[in-house]
Amino acid sequence: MLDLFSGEAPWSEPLAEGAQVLRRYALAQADALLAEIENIAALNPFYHRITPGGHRMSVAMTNCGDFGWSTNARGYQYSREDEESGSRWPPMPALFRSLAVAAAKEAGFSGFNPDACLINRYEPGAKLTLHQDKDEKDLRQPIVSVSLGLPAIFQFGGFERDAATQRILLEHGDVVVWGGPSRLRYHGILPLKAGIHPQCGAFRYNLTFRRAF
Ligand SMILES: O=C(O)CCC(=O)C(=O)O
Ligand SMILES: [Fe+2]
Repeated sequence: MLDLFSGEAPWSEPLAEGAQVLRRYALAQADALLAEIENIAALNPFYHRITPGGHRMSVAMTNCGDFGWSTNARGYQYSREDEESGSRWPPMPALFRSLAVAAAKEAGFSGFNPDACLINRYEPGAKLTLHQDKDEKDLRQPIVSVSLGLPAIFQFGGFERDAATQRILLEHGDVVVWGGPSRLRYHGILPLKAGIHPQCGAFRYNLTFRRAF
């Protein structure tokens, strides 16, 4: 998985028990990941969804895999179909799966078997307020989160929304894995700063892999 000839070799930074940043872990595959995102978005375009509270999310989303995460006036859910297009989510590309499984293993979670990949697209000013990922049935499986494009500040907190947070700059190719005792930690993304990334233009993309069911 690791291509030590593409420049920087990956390294890891612990965040908490069961949580770490794998720096540049996805860098060697970044161009191929972006090409797959483009294919997926051509079938199931990015949408700004509406939260149960009636707010339009600043992050635009699509999905691939057996299940996709979305929100609407009724709540948050995983579904096999994209309610915007009425079609099934595209399959999870083999490259996505192998990267997520290898990153999880690298972080100490062997046997990760994701059935859902949420693809988030951030434009300048877009943010994700502190939240827990808790719509999944099996919380023993970790979260694997891949950052591409413009840098963003990731907040990684505790088990209550108002607990202190660490602030971590995530850059192109970084992967965060959290699970085990950290699986339900609050986390979020601060408003994206404007910029132009050589591969992603004015955007940041994030792939969030989970086992939903
Ligand atoms: O964009 C990120 O890095 C985090 C995304 C996230 O937390 C989520 O989609 O639940
Ligand atoms: Fe999340």
